Amino acid sequence: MALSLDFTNMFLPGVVTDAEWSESAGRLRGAHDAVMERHARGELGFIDLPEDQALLEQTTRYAERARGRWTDVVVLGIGGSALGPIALRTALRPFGWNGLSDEARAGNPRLHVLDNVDPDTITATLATLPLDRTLFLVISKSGGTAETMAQYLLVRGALDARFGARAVEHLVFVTDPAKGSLRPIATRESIAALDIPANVGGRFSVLSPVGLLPAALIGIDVTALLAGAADMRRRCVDGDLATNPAGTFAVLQWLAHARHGRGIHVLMPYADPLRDFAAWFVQLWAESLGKILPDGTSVGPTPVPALGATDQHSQVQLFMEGPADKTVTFVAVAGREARGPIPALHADVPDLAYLGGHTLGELLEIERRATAGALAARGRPNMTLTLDTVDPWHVGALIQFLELATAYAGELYGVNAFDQPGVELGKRFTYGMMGRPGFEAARDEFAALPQSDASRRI
Ligand SMILES: O=P(O)(O)OC[C@H]1O[C@H](O)[C@H](O)[C@@H](O)[C@@H]1O
Repeated sequence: MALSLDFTNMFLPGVVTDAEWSESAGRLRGAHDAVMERHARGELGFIDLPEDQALLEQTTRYAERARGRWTDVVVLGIGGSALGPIALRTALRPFGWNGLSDEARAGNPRLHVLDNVDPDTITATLATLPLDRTLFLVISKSGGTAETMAQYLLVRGALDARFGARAVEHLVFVTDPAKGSLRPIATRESIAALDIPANVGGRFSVLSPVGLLPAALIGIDVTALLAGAADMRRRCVDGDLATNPAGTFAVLQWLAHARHGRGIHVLMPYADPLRDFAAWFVQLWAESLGKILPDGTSVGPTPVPALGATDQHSQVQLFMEGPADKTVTFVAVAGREARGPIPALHADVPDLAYLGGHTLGELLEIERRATAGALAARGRPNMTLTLDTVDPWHVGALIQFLELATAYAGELYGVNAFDQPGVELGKRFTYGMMGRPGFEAARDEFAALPQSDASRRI
């Protein structure tokens, strides 16, 4: 099986019980039906992305036309408009854009993702780019996010100064088909623009042109990415706990949390290419599930990113002996046992000699199994997702798996997984303080808050 989930270590004494598991079959069926009803009403467009040929063609056509023209592609975006492109780049163009020789990049451009408004990073990035060979992708579902708009204004200023009327050739927008500020600018100035379907939310958008366009531009096979996602979608086509992997993951995480207080959900790939998937998953799980219920109760799991084997020397101590409030999901990659043969040197030094004749791939996988076993021995629940290999097909399947699991988990927690009202207040305060018209009340509300007290500063 291309992507499998081993959840044996969730059934430990004091964690998920067989009785809870059998009772959950009806619960998953209910969650699945609720998700599919919303989908049938035209919501949750992420479910359709794996089979959206029109968007795929829009993307590949643009990438084909751009081939050979650019040495550097820069994504301007934040949150869901940046984490997906970063995760795809790390997974499928591993070792970082700057670690690949020109030869290994096979003529594909380097991909930079700004993902913030730190003045030092942006100034340094813009200063080092060959502007005449650089394409900027302005990615924003809402077409109005302050950070992305600020990045755009900076870049636009530099492009206008350098290229005048031809500045627009260095820009492509990826945004909502109708809403937001970017769309009218694109229409007015004939800037290329690709669509994020209206019913696809930012953190569920990686399989739309948000992730597909940057990926296609750096030579990733986006058709295979969607094919892997479509396969996972088919595996999750009904709400049967015995066959639906995303449903199984969601139910187990929810049971561990709601019934056994394990609300911290660690995602720990044992593969460098998948390290940024953990950050992408953090936004998906946190922003979707951390909510207030109608009765006023706050709910939601806390996702934590980790990396094996690196975090065995950091966070694993806490996972083993800290509060029993966590689940750990390992992500393993099969078939790497022969990679990285370790030379048999220093036969007289026991601390080194036993490693000789093994491989790095073997060591990494054995360390993962040892950590999973050690956690289980201490009653700490864990599961393992195994990918046959890290390629576009498997990465697509992994994306769809975690997105569907999030949709199911939303139903299990009783929250709407597709909004994020909690981030609005901070945004309104920002707009107020930045002097955006219409946000004077927010500016005043912020000013009336208890301000920094000199006696409580050192
Ligand atoms: O893609 P955009 O509309 O610019 O949104 C970027 C980000 O903005 C907000 O902070 C939302 O909470 C995120 O879910 C979103 O990913």
